[in-house]
Amino acid sequence: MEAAAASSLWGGLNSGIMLSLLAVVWAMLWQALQGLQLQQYFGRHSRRLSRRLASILDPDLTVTVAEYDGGRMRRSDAFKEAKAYLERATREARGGVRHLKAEPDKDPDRLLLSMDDDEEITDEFRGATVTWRACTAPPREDSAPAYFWGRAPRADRRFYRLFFAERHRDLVLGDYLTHVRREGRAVMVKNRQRKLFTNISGDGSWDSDGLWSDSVWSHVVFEHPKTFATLAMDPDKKKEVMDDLDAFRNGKDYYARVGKAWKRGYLLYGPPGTGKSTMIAAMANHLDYDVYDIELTSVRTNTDLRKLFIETTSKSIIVVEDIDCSLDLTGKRKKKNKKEEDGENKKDGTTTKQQEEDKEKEDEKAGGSKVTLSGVLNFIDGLWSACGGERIIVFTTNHVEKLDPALIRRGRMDKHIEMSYCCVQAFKFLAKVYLDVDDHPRFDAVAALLREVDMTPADVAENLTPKAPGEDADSCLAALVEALEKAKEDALAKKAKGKEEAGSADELDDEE
Ligand SMILES: Nc1ncnc2c1ncn2[C@@H]1O[C@H](COP(=O)(O)OP(=O)(O)OP(=O)(O)O)[C@@H](O)[C@H]1O
Ligand SMILES: [Mg+2]
Repeated sequence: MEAAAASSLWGGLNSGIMLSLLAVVWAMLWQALQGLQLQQYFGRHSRRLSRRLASILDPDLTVTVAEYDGGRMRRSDAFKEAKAYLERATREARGGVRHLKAEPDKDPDRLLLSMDDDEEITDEFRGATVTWRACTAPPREDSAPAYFWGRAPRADRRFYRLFFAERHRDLVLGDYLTHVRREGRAVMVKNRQRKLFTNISGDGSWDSDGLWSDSVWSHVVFEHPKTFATLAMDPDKKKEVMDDLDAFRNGKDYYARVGKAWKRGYLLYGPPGTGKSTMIAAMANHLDYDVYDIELTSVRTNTDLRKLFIETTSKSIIVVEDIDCSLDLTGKRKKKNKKEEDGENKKDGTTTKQQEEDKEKEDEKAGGSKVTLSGVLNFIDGLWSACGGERIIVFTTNHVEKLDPALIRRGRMDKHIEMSYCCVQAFKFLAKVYLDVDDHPRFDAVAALLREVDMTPADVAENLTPKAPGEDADSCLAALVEALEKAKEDALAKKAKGKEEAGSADELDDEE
């Protein structure tokens, strides 16, 4: 009995040793096969074998939805849609997620919950059960170093992985993924919080997901209260602008049919305080679009300007305020005109390469922006401007006459809107908004003065704003009348002084 047990133990030991020996021999053989074609043959077979083994052990198929596509140029739409879809699924407690991530919500009293990293959520679709997992991975080694001259670290790569059974392959890859994208988009529209972007701190910022993003834009929530309902301007003109905006928003098919990029340029011009910036806020609120406010003097090169454009999203208004002050866009044109006067006959709207290079060199020496007129023209209607669609570009200026005609021609700036001094109608509108009065004995005096003197809506609005607890409509209107009378006196004094100076200049000429 003992002998039998010993022999079986010995046999077991022997077979163990045999197996180990076999493994060592196989490893040696494998080494020996290295460099030979045979290894490829065995490699192929072993890979096929391991795939079969894996499909037995792990029968699920997967789809990965990564956060960034195209070399981190921009965030993938599919990822954003999947994220929105899964946030809703988490909220509705389908799949019972145990570890959640909380972020500030649009509603200040609530938190937006989504599944934490490595968490899973199950979903049902037409009888198929699928599982989503939130995953992160460290940045790729071939991307920029984690810390680069004091810039914040590169964020981990985030992705969602969808697991499903082989038998649901067609359903999941077809209808289910379409369903996720559509539903995700609907959730995004519902939860949309409009943003105001700026390019001033263009070295990246923390994004709405609490992660570092090296986008050229940084943003805050856009919360400007101005709407067309509180913007004082000629009612017909206001209606025309609103109709134009509506036609643009609903014009996707029209733009496709006539073969134009789905974008529209507006030029707002007029003296300071006439409501140009206010109009942009009203436009954004009317259309429910984001606003990208470009500080052109902070853009170093034309390439940077293009990058800014590429990173804007659709349904947005791209604004360049005070375009005449931002850059010397007219400088090259002036040079060219001079040359034309000297007999050079060049095609309108072009500048020579040499002129462009000279200007860039001058600017480089001065350490300023190297954005040129052609860079801005390209930004408005070059090939890149068509990417994405549904964008409005707005330029504002106090001096429309200073702008290069090429910059504001129709097709680039399609609609020119003049914002002017306060007219009687605009005053009555402001009185209703600020003081809630439709009529008042002082209205006639104000109207008569407004016909004689220029005052901006900003100044009228300021006078109509009660500044102390006891002030009412009457005292505010009295203050406005006083301010208008003062403005009239100042204007008359200025005119008289101008005449005096002109007279003495004439006398000097006569003496000469
Ligand atoms: N047409 C208007 N209707 C209602 N409010 C106005 C209007 N115009 C100006 N205001 C008020 O005056 C203030 C200044 O206006 P805004 O900043 O829009 O002027 P602007 O034309 O952009 O001036 P600038 O050329 O100096 O940039 C705003 O806060 C706004 O409340
Ligand atoms: Mg302004």
